[in-house]
This record gives sequence, C-alpha cells and structure tokens, in this order.
Amino acid sequence: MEGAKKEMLMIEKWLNQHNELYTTATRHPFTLSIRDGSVDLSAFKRWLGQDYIFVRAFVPFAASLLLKAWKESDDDSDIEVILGGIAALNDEVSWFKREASKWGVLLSSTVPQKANLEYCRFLESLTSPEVEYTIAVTAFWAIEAVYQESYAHCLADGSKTPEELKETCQRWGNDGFGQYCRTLQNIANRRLEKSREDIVSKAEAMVIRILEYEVEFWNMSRGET
Ligand SMILES: Cc1ncc(CN)c(N)n1
Repeated sequence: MEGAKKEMLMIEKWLNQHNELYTTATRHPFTLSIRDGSVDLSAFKRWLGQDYIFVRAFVPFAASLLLKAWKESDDDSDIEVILGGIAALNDEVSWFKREASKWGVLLSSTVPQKANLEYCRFLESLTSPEVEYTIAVTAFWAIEAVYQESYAHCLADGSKTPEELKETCQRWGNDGFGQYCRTLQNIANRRLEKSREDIVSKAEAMVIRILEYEVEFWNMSRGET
C-alpha cells in the first residue's frame, strides 16, 4: 500500500543487528565443510556423539516449554506446534541411535565435552518456572533455527555434500522443518510484540547467548577441547 511503512518484526530486527554472529553460527566452517564436501569424517562423528547428548537434554527443555505454553500462552495453537516439535525430537533420538551405529560411534561411552555440558546446563536453567514463556519460546526458535539454516545451506544450490551425509542435512534442512521454524518465529514475534521492554531485552540477550553456544558447539567438532 502506498505510503504504508511496514514495521520490522523483533526477530528480523535482531537478525539484522547481530548479523555477524548469526552468520558465524549458521555458516560455520564445520557445516561449510559438509557443503563443499571436504568434511573430515572424524569431525562429523564427534559432532554426532555430542549432539545426541545435547538432544537428550533438549527434550526436557521442550517439555518445560510445553508446560509454559499451556499456562501462559494467549493462543491454543502454540501447544500443538510445540507438541509437534517434541514428536520430531522423539524421531530425532531414534535417528541418532541408528546413525551412530552406522558410523561406529559408541554413544554409551561418548563423554560430553565442556561446551556441550555448559550448553546443556544452560538449557536446564531455562526449564525453571521463573523463565517466562516468551523468553523460552524465543530460545526454542533460535536453537532450532540455527540447525535449519545451517543444514539447509548444505543442500542448497551449488552444494557438494557427500551422499552419505545428505540424510543428516535433510533432517534439519528439509522444507517442513523450515516451515516449523518460521511458525516458531511467528509465535516468538507475536509474544515479543506484546511484551514489556525488559522482557524484550532479556529475550534479545538470550538469542545472543544461544548463537554463542551454537558456535561453541560446532567448534567441538574440531576435537581440540
Ligand atoms: C546443538 C544443537 N542445536 C540445535 C539442534 C536442533 N534441534 C541440535 N540438534 N543441536
């Protein structure tokens, strides 16, 4: 419409403001090496073992988010979206077990590295009832979005992703997961629009921390820690 200026939504605004950090998280050398086919398979196996541990901690966080949505959300459909996400995580746990056995990664003896332990501890802190739904759902979106963006890039035009890693990339890079992340983003934006200034600032700080944790998580694939 002529003359009408569209207000930028909160998350879009943050992604512009923190573009450098977002790009570091979503175009990390590890995922770029998958995309260009130069990936070191031992790095991939390290990532696989560590991510299985992370996902196991992510499930209780998602469950706590479901409880917050039930208590605090102004829209009933949020619960269905989050429940769908939890169902996908159920599949994800089974997939990790199958994939680990395919690659000879022994999950039972995989020791969580420092960056993973710290990220999991952070997730656990977000399960507290004192953490508001708006903050938690924004965190949930950010965590899922980094994987979606990173792995979709491994499948996009010009990628040379090895055949045996395409299924991994599909898991988070598929269109359905992309749509799910956009729905989470819409929920977070809707809540942020209605939130007090201090909640919005807290949510922004949360997104920055998550992007930093995600970068540290990818860094673990180098196996230096
Ligand atoms: C570290 C991390 N971040 C995000 C996701 C996507 N669920 C994951 N599996 N692992």
